[in-house]
Amino acid sequence: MTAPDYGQTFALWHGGAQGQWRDYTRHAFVAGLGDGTLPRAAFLHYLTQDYVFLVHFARAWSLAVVKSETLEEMRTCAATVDALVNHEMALHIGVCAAHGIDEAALFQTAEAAPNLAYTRYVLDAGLQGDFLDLMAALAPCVMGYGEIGLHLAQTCTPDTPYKDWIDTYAAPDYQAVCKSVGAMIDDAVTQRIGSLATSPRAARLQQRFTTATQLEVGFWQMGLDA
Ligand SMILES: Cc1ncc(C[n+]2csc(CCO)c2C)c(N)n1
Repeated sequence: MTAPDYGQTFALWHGGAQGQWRDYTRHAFVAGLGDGTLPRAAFLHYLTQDYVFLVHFARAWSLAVVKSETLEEMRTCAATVDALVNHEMALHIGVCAAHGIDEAALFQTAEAAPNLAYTRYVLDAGLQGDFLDLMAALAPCVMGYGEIGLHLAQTCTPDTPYKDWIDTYAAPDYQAVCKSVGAMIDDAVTQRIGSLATSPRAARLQQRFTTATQLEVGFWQMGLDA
């Protein structure tokens, strides 16, 4: 499976987690979004859980501001926090409101265990480690949805009810986010450890990326099991 071009570091991490990456980006939940067979109840369950996921993800990107070592890193991470809390969640709020779930109810959603596991794993990667540990745990989320969006836009049934969701992640705007986060990670690697391929930290960073990818698989599965 060839990865979209989201930078050198992503290409290495992607290559080091191929089986898990395929399970994530080609999950049955994803196939159901593409061919329109995903039950609406499963999508709504996913979306309400995902709203809470984004709350904690915004906390993780805020931690990335704290762990930044350059103003450029701070700008990218702070912009991601803004995009998450002021824009990305609008899709969730809009779709859920149309089904009678208001924002106060969304915020109160009890987290399912796979959701809790994923976000707290990412936060802990950042608390225990440095900026690179945190980025390795954040990258599957950002880049995986970029790859899924591109793949589904090419293969989906034209009348799938999930076209808005697909278009959000296939859109040039979102693809540009994946590329700019990928470029920031490449620069962060160069500044901190030189070359990833020869660094003693490579194995641990790969483990962070692969574990976060597995947690993404668990998140889709939680949606299907609803
Ligand atoms: C489980 C789960 N994984 C990934 C995303 C996608 N996503 C989460 S935050 C963000 C913006 C940049 O960090 C994007 C695209 C999601 N919504 N839910």
